[in-house]
Amino acid sequence: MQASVSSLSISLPNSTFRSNIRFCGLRQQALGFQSVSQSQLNKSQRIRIVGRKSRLQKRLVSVSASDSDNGSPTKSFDYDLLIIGAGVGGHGAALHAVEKGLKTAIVEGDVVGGTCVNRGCVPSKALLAVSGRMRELQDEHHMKALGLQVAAAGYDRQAVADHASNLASKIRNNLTNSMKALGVDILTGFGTILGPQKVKYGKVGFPDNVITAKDIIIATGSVPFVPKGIEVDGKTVITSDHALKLEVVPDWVAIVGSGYIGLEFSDVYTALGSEVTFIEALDQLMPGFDPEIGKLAQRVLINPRKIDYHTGVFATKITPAKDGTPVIIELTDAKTKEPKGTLEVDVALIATGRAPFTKGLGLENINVETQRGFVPVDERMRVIDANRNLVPHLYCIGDANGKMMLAHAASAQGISVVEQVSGRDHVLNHLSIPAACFTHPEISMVGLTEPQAKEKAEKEGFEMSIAKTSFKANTKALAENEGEGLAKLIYRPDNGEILGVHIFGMHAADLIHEASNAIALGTRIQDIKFAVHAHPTLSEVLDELFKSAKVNASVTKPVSEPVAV
Ligand SMILES: Cc1cc2nc3c(=O)[nH]c(=O)nc-3n(C[C@H](O)[C@H](O)[C@H](O)COP(=O)(O)OP(=O)(O)OC[C@H]3O[C@@H](n4cnc5c(N)ncnc54)[C@H](O)[C@@H]3O)c2cc1C
Ligand SMILES: NC(=O)c1ccc[n+]([C@@H]2O[C@H](COP(=O)([O-])OP(=O)(O)OC[C@H]3O[C@@H](n4cnc5c(N)ncnc54)[C@H](O)[C@@H]3O)[C@@H](O)[C@H]2O)c1
Repeated sequence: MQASVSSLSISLPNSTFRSNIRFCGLRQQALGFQSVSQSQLNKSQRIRIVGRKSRLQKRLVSVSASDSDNGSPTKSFDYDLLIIGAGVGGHGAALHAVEKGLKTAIVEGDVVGGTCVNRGCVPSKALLAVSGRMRELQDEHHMKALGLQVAAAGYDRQAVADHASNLASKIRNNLTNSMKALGVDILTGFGTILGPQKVKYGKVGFPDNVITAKDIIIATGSVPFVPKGIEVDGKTVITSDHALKLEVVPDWVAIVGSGYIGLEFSDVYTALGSEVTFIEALDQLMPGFDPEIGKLAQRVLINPRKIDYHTGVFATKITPAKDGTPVIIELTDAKTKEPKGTLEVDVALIATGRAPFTKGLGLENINVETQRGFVPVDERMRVIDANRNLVPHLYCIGDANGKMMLAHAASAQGISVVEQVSGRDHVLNHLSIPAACFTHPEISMVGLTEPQAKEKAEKEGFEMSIAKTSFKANTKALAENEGEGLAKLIYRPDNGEILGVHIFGMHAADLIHEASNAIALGTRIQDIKFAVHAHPTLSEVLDELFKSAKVNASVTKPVSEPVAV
């Protein structure tokens, strides 16, 4: 059976089961306290001061569907490859392993799909699809400019919540079916490493199963990180796990952390009518982005919306709402550690990063010490033990190694490991992995930010240049009345190497792939600038960007022979 597998998309050429699955591409009950007077106060009145199977047990394997042969295991092992964790990383590795003819099993302690499908990319992008439309329908000025008249836009909170949960179930079923169809054994239970090439798995109340595999991949992912002092009750002090259920659209929500999760939820909440207050520990909002793009994003995504913010402060204590009192947030200056006042809000969303899920994995049985919970790995995702030696036949991919906490990065790392265990050396270039924040408009990036590129240029002694193009000069963007946007190219003028590309604007998340593929394939600007783009399309923003770069190197790729059309 043939299966074409790309990082996060699969096509099964089986006439009875054809599935083309894309995973990333990516909820009002009144709160009790809202009936009390606090909820009737306006925002300014409520800020007080601010500042893991034995051979005998093979029959017991929970799912071992087989309309496809999943290889024969290497002599003396139950499996060639055992993956612990069936998130997108584990799933990507499993599909590629089957394509490589490896007898593969995947152990999952909860539900297939992991964070991305159940509590991450998928439901959040469903909510963002709604917020994007709401935003557009509510933008009278934009509608008028297109000559459209629209009556007041409204939404049904439960129907929006259902859209997100239905999408998650659909993608979860697709993922499960794709593995079953290829004959991957899905073993249900929590996996623990017992020793080299040996894992036990089981459910509470049932005897453990022990299985052996030639190679093992840890793909156990992450969970929300909640700083000390913050009490999460799941109703008024919540993490993204809760927020994605959209059980409430609060009047006023404080979002702690202005990274990806914070920003995306600010887009959802403000489109649905909430007021947002960001609490960010660093001196600027969106500190992870290229500073210039961050500034532009602030001008478009923050300033004109019902959003205010406190930067340079930690939320050091958060107490959930109770008996009529609101959520109380104590702020502390990040530098002086002096108290900076208190905020009283309806809901606090904690978006302060993710913690690796490596507890109970049995790493101590193989002399591996985690670093802040993350599994230490080298550039080939090989696990490093406490004595700085590589643990043979053990790899860790995805959020659990903390290299790049993105779904497609987890999957790409899984594919890279499978290439290695099936005999081909492979090192993934993380600088070619794109990232995107699905706000309206979107932000996307690949490679280095300007400060990072500057630092590298100084260290390695090369010149660095920048080219920019505006969406305002793009016909398609203007036709859509979406001219607000910028694309920025950071490059080496001496050899045309692309160091980084950052895009803010309509469909930025789709546009970034021309740049990320160019970096991955080592394509230089002097070559890519001759590639032809359809007109009028948003992709011409990148065409213009590459054409505007001043490169002092000649074309490196041979011009192809003329072909009669
Ligand atoms: C709100 C939100 C939105 C996001 N949006 C995006 C996005 O748009 N794009 C993007 O690229 N990324 C996004 N991410 C990040 C993305 O979800 C993660 O990077 C990705 O899910 C990591 O995949 P993984 O396979 O490493 O881990 P996970 O998806 O976390 O999967 C790990 C799996 O392992 C299982 N497991 C753990 N321990 C064991 C054990 N001992 N035995 C058996 N099973 C175990 C878990 O139950 C889980 O199913 C988002 C995250 C969040 C929280
Ligand atoms: N579109 C996407 O690809 C997408 C969407 C959502 C999440 N994700 C992934 O999920 C991961 C987690 O996202 P995230 O937004 O939670 O983390 P993040 O690391 O992107 O941002 C966390 C922010 O919280 C701030 N912070 C930390 N502790 C704080 C405190 N006590 N008080 C105030 N501010 C504090 C940090 O300075 C930082 O700006 C990210 O690594 C991201 O890659 C990706």
